[in-house]
Amino acid sequence: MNIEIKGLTKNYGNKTALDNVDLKIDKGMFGLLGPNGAGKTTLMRILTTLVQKTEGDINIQGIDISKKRKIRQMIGYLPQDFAVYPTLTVYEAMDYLALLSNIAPKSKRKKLILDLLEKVNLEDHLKTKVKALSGGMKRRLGIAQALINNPSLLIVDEPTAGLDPEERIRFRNLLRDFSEDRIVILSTHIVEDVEFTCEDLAILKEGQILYKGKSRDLIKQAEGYIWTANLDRKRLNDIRKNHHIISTVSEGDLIKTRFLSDGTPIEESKAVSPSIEDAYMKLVKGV
Ligand SMILES: Nc1ncnc2c1ncn2[C@@H]1O[C@H](COP(=O)(O)OP(=O)(O)OP(=O)(O)O)[C@@H](O)[C@H]1O
Repeated sequence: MNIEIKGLTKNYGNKTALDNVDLKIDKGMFGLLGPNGAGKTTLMRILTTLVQKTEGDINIQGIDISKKRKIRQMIGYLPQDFAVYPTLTVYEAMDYLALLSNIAPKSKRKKLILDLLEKVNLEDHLKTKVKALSGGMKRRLGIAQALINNPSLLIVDEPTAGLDPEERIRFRNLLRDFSEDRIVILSTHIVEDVEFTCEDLAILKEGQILYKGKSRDLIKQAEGYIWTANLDRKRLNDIRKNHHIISTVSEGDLIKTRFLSDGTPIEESKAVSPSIEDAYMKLVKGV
């Protein structure tokens, strides 16, 4: 399974949402990171054939994206704003969606649905109304519906937004399990989601690819740029003028400050090993 994207451009009127994007994606989990408005959702929607590209070539498993019917059979999609039939039960909603996917007879649907709901840990909620599910459970139901066609490509857009930490970890593990024998594209602006799940990633900003490759190589690029110092408030405000602050934590009267610097930080600062979040900030802030 692979995806090849060459020279992909998407214009909405005179707004360029994607600008000459080249990308190759292989089996496993692939992270697509970028700040708001970077073009992530546009790229996802083009891959699902819901949005037309302006220019460029896209092949999924050697099949051109213009072959919409074939492409759709290969794809499962969990959109950012996933919502289904709130008054149906979990089972009824899945049954209806399976019916729309032409899965028959009823006994075949039942087996498939029970199997999928077990995979996403919703087997104890068959009779729960969709509107009564927690945010995390709704996302898991979203994944179950996206898997109805047994897709070889699963696309999930901002799946962990609004989830509590426990649900977030659980959801990430679920995606990782699915990626063993398919491509899972995880689009997010939460760097942590990618840190623990995706070996390969791309970073988009204003429609252009800023980075593509292994997350460990991205981290290497930030070595020597990440510094910490314990500062009082005045000193912190001084630093803020010339450096990008990554995080601050109060420690007694001082503030432990983590910041980006291209080599000339203040005396009391100490270089530290970068995390993927640091490396992402360095790239996006252009330090
Ligand atoms: N239908 C549309 N018409 C006009 N402009 C659009 C449309 N959809 C997206 N855009 C613009 O294209 C750019 C990319 O948007 P997109 O939603 O793909 O970004 P994103 O990375 O998914 O952002 P977010 O993280 O906020 O969802 C933005 O500037 C957005 O305003």
